[in-house]
Amino acid sequence: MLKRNRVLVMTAVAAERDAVLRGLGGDARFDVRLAGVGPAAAAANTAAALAGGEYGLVVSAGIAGGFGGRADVGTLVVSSEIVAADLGVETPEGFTSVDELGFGSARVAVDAALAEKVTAALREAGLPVSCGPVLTVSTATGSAATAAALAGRVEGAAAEGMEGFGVATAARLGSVPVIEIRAVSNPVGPRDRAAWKIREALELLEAAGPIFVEVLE
Ligand SMILES: O=C(O)c1cccc(C(=O)CC[C@H]2O[C@@H](n3cnc4c(=O)[nH]cnc43)[C@H](O)[C@@H]2O)c1
Repeated sequence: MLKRNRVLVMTAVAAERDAVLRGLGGDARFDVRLAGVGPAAAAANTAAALAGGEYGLVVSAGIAGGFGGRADVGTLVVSSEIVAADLGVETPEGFTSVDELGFGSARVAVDAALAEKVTAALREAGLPVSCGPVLTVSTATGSAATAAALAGRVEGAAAEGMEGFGVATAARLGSVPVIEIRAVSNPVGPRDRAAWKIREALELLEAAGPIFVEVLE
């Protein structure tokens, strides 16, 4: 288990929180809190939660869009890094990230050893999982053109959510390691909300809970 053995899990909405809580089976070492939707709410709520306790790990968890060929609907994604994919400027030549502009970084590193360990344990448990960059966007992608642009911007982009970078920024400022775990409910691309497999994704998030607890033992 981690040095400071409490884990803070942040989810955007209550349905995700409840799925995570069911999966963790009442393990008292985990605090599961609402981040709200989007990176700003997530950063503010994570910072507030971190101020109220000593944590050894922060987890951003929830459902997500999956990039074609990288993360299918009905699979889990563990972050290899957390990337604010739309944080930058648009120029006539295309998108320029804050990293390229010299205004800080749109990327937060995760604990690579932990990400590999969690991925391996989930796979060992028979759950479909991949490990790759998880993107954070303020506007959920709704077209094939944006999906292609994001995939071109971040090599190996696996999934897209709306809170990870906010959660990760608060964790980084608090010097606490961070990881993101997402269950893919829909493809990143043309919006078809009626087709989102939310129930299945929440069940997968729940199924990941016991394995996550095991890994942190
Ligand atoms: O309507 C419901 O029952 C319901 C239950 C659980 C979650 C939701 C959400 O709408 C969660 C929003 C949350 O999900 C992430 N997400 C999911 N797909 C995408 C996507 O394609 N692009 C970006 N974000 C996505 C995101 O983190 C949202 O905050 C509804």
